[in-house]
Amino acid sequence: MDSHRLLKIGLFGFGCVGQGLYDILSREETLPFKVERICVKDPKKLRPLPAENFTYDWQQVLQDESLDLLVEAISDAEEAFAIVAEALRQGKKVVTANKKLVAFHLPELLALQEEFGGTLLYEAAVAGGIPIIRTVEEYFSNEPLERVHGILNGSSNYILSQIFLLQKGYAEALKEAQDKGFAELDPWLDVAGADSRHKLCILTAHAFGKTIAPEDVAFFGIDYLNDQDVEYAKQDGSVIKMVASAHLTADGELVPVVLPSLVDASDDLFVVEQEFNGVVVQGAYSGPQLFKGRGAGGHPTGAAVLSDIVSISKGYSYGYKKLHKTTNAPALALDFELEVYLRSTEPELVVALGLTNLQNVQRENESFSVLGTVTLGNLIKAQDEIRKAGAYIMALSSDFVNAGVKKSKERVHAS
Ligand SMILES: NC(=O)C1=CN([C@@H]2O[C@H](COP(=O)(O)OP(=O)(O)OC[C@H]3O[C@@H](n4cnc5c(N)ncnc54)[C@H](OP(=O)(O)O)[C@@H]3O)[C@@H](O)[C@H]2O)C=CC1
Ligand SMILES: N[C@@H](CC=O)C(=O)O
Repeated sequence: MDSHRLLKIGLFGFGCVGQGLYDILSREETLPFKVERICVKDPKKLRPLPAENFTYDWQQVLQDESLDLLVEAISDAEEAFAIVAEALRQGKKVVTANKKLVAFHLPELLALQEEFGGTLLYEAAVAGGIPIIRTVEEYFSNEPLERVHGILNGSSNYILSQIFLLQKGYAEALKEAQDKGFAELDPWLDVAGADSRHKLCILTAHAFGKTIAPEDVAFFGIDYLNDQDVEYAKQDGSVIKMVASAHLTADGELVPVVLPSLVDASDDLFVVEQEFNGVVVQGAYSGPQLFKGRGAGGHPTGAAVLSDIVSISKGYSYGYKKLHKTTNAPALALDFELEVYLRSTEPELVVALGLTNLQNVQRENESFSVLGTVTLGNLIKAQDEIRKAGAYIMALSSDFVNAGVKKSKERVHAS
């Protein structure tokens, strides 16, 4: 691309992220980028820009040869895949913020880039404004990583902060996260842990060189959290954080999981509040490092997209350095053990989870809570049953790596 010319951007989506990017570009007048065309869905929606800026047919944008690069920021992951795949088939440069799209289609997206010579960057798709993909891909390209874990969803972290810091109710806090533009169009993705799972899959590809299908990652969220669980955490001197974690065992097997966890003041993630995300990258030689920043919102996410726009316009593409070094898909460490708290009304879940080292915590009307040890394999198998039962499960600490070999701490409630 000619470095002295104003580069023309075709933008898909003009919601929280699209408008965040547009606003940044409008304020930063010296930047050599201009949003030339915007594709949205609803012709009846009131827009902050004149109607001639918009089109409702994404093919029109893809056919516009005057555009230098494309930014995809729509809320529909399947439609987004259709757009991005077609753009890559045309050899175009594309930036996306859509983690579900990347998590579910990474191998196809890689193949399309290789075959047709286009480029796809997606820094904004993981941890919003934190530059974590490029950090893992570039800075840590040669150092083996032992673990990558953290808080990867801004909405659920915002909700948990409102509950623990301000004693607000779950529904009120979720509504605020939606009003502030942090939540997905379908907020179940945020609160159930699915969005964190998608981000974890992307991180795993860059951190360990392992592509993993989202279906293989057990995920649990805070959608069934209640006052009893919050009280249990408080009595423990902890808060609850939604933790997404992937590490390789000594046998080279992968432990990927998304699980709300008790987190006390000694934990790196304790200080990550509101819509902030925190990612701990643990290098074999450098040790753990916490990267903290805003994980959601128009400006932080728009800033990550902008960084990709600048990089892609200069010819940068991900080298997938670790991915290219590895050929095998990783086996999951199905026997790996985690220590958990389970609250439910269904005693069968204890059997379905194969919980061992059981300790009763509390009984209240129909509901009971227990502590126990569960294998990753059983967590994966029982996850639909747990969701169907409206049960709540969380890890006793965010230190999943050592969870299986540690003995449960004496818990204040344990009887
Ligand atoms: N919000 C955030 O903080 C973050 C969001 N993301 C990701 O960025 C993407 C956009 O999120 P966000 O801006 O919050 O979403 P919004 O719901 O705020 O906006 C979505 C935009 O997509 C448009 N759209 C939806 N479907 C289509 C379609 N089929 N064709 C054309 N346009 C369409 C909508 O059009 P219309 O205006 O007509 O309704 C709207 O402009 C998502 O993938 C999200 O996961 C990533 C990081 C952070
Ligand atoms: N809904 C997401 C937005 C950013 O990815 C979140 O809350 O983290």
